[in-house]
Amino acid sequence: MLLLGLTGSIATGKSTVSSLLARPPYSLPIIDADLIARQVVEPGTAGYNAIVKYFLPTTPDLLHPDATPKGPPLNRPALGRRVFGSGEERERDRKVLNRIVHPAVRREMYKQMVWAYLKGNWAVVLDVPLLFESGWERYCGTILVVGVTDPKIQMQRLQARDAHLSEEDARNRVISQGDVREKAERCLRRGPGKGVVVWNDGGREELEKEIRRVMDEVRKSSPWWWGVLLWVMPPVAAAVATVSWWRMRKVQLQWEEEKKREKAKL
Ligand SMILES: CC(C)(COP(=O)(O)OP(=O)(O)OC[C@H]1O[C@@H](n2cnc3c(N)ncnc32)[C@H](O)[C@@H]1O)[C@@H](O)C(=O)NCCC(=O)NCCS
Ligand SMILES: Nc1ncnc2c1ncn2[C@@H]1O[C@H](COP(=O)(O)OP(=O)(O)OP(=O)(O)O)[C@@H](O)[C@H]1O
Repeated sequence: MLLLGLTGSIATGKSTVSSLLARPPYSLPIIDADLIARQVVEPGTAGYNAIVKYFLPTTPDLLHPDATPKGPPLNRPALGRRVFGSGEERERDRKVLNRIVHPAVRREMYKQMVWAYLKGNWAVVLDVPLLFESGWERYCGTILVVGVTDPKIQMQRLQARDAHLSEEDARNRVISQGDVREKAERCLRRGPGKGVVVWNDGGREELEKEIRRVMDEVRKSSPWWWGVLLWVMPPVAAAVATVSWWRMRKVQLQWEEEKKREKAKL
């Protein structure tokens, strides 16, 4: 089974693309890291308790005024204001939040991947906004980056969708996720069929056409008979996954080394 990583930056169109991939002719199962990240911090969970313990003393509006039977839910925009944007304090708080949320998200994702494999899917989409930052890149046979070349379009779409965000909130969120053009470049380094980029500056019809194009490319490097072979022979699937992991890890380390050298030159 192919692990198809789907990533991009905020409001570039990942969810729009994942809903297209979930429908025919693709009909792929979607593992949505953002959705899981919400579930693992619902009132009563260990994640919720850890967040309240660390953030409540310094964030008076951390909890929603309307309580559920298990307690008041998190006020997500308030927590977002603590962790998104640049500056030492925000970066430190973001790390703390990530350390609470990410391990719980990872456990749930493993469970859903095994389930998708047992059901005989040829591929599963891992919708992970922070795919490169979290190290999940090396587990994915193919990565699909959804980008927009014009950051103005990104800001407009974000504010149109999330009307509660001020311009500053929206800008901080865009900044927190890094430049999507760099993610696209990094993705293409993986080679044909292993890294594909969908540019989503145009309308929805253009997006659908782009998806057809990149999925044809992915299908060429992972034909149907290959999926069947891996499903009926789990040891072969494990060996192939290990080789792919090792190759993609090499690409990842090379990229990180290059970036370090570039930074050192400045
Ligand atoms: C800070 C929180 C509560 C804000 O919630 P809110 O509902 O207002 O925003 P939402 O979750 O929709 O996120 C908005 C955008 O920011 C991105 N984002 C979320 N967390 C982070 C992060 N730690 N660093 C950078 N970008 C992030 C999301 O992927 C999304 O594209 C929430 O984003 C959160 O719990 N983040 C930490 C968990 C995480 O890393 N999730 C990403 C997938 S695992
Ligand atoms: N090609 C398009 N034309 C017009 N609007 C679009 C297009 N693609 C996406 N949108 C709209 O832009 C907004 C952001 O798209 P979407 O929610 O898919 O992005 P996302 O990358 O999943 O965002 P996030 O990172 O915040 O979860 C949505 O309101 C969506 O309907």
